[in-house]
Amino acid sequence: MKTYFRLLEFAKPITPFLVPYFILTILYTVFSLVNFAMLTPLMDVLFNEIPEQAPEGQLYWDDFTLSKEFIKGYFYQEFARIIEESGKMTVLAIVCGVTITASLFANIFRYVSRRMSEGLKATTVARIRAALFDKITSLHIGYFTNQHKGDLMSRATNDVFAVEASITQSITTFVKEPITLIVFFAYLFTLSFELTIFTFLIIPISGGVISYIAKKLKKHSKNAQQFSASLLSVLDETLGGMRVIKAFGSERYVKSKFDFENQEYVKSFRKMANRKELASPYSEVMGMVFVGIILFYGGSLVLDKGEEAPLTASEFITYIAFFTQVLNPAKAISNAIGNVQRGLVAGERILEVLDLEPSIQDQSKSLPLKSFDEAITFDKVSFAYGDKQVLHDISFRLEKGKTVALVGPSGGGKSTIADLIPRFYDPSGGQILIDGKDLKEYTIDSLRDYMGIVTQESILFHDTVFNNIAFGQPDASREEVIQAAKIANAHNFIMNMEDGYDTMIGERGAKLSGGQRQRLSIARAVFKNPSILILDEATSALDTVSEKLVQDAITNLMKDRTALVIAHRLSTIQNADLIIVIKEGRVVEQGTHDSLIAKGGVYKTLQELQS
Ligand SMILES: Nc1ncnc2c1ncn2[C@@H]1O[C@H](COP(=O)(O)OP(=O)(O)OP(=O)(O)O)[C@@H](O)[C@H]1O
Repeated sequence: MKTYFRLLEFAKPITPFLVPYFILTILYTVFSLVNFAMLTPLMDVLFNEIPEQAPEGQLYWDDFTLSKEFIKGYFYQEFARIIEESGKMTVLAIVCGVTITASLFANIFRYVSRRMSEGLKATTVARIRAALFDKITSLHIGYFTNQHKGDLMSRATNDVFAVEASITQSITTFVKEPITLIVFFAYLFTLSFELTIFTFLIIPISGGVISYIAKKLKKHSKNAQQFSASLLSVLDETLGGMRVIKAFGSERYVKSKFDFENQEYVKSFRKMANRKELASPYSEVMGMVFVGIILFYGGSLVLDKGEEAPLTASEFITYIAFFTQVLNPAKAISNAIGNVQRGLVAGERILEVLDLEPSIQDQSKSLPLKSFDEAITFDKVSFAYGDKQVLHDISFRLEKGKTVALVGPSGGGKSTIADLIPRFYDPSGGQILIDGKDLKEYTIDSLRDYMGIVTQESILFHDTVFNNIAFGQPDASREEVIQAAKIANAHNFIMNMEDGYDTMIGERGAKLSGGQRQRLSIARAVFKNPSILILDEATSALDTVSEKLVQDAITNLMKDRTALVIAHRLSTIQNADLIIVIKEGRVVEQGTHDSLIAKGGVYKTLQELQS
């Protein structure tokens, strides 16, 4: 229930919707009622049950309030009068005319109320999606493992659809159908009290059984949704790694992985569907059983007592016609209860994401970083990914305006060190200080404002060249963007593209060469003009010309900045002010190129290996 109400919060403000919706539903119900209410007089007219002479006197206001006899008395009085004046055909025509008009109005009100409810559904779901997107972008980087990515995608798509089809749908069902039920039942009571008491049995019994089935369904639907997340994970991985998959001829391998998940999904889905599909025939049969009982009981009321019968034949037929209509809202309510159960599973999965606390966030006393004047210092920093300790006791100092290079064997922890500076992760031990104060004392946004990051893999977005450089600042000036592209050696190739700076670069920059992608990433960093630069050198080999262009771009970028460079080719960092050799998560040597060569340790060995 808590989940349901939390999801309903997204439908707020709901009152401006509910009041008109309520009124429209009542109007719709009353007008549809008129159709059926006309059945008895229609049949009586056709089968000559109306007295030829109009009854004397007034309407029976005193004896009957709005009861069956009153309505009947009123109609019959009127009909008798009209028959007397203009004949039976006129009454028939009036009954038909009223039926058509009532149906027209009923449908107009229904249409308007449907429009309203669809609008509410759409905005509610849009709000849920927006909240999810906000939350996802606020989570810390460590959260986005491949497993989580597929899972998040599934939650933001499948689960949101499931909530749309159930929870938001239920809001309108739970308002509309009870009204219909109440109005219809009130009318049924005026037709026959005894019979109506009977019908009351149907709703709780069949409703109870259906909700029992729905509860069982809930368990299976959780499984199905999990498998759908795994499917998306495999798909995402495959799309991202298509080049490798093809190059290694591993199509069959990934296909078998996908087939396995796919089959698991089918199994789980079928289990779920089998139960779900059982609900509808079950309620149908239950409904018909009760209609049968009512037919029998009502029929006996008509047949047994002859003249004294509490029901006339035409009333009984009206009753049955009406009763089949009552089943619809009753069925809709029990279906909605079942759907809500299913939607709640999806809703819980959505709320789980919304409830995630980003593990890296500002503290209440965090202040904006106003300037960077001296140095960034690592003081006995350690770090673990979960249980896996990857950094131990790292200490070094990155002076303002200087370049520190991290080198060392793969997997040593260089990228992890770099990730700690913009607080993608926080150290598990020790401290990182900026101008002598812990990074955590500053707001994350202000800290990152001072930093520019160029990653190994150039991350580009499906947008124009301009927007990729002026990332997040669409109103940036064209001159500044061009200036940045020039510094990054990217201007010339951009100008050769079909629409220059307005060229769409394709998903993840697929239309560009590796070197071009890198230079665009560099141009983005130049444009941001950060004081502190974190540069993870690309490992992918470029041809000599391209390499030179990229290297020059990097040299331009680093000019007058404080830089932490993760170097894979030692030739590029010989002039660094400080070279730190990282091995197995520890600092094993540090110094300048010359001093480290002279020392003849790990750095020298690496150097020899590379040359
Ligand atoms: N998200 C992660 N979860 C768990 N372990 C991780 C994660 N990222 C990296 N590691 C592990 O942490 C260790 C250090 O990785 P890191 O990427 O920092 O090394 P690196 O020196 O930058 O390597 P390379 O030169 O190959 O880029 C490795 O053993 C790696 O397997």
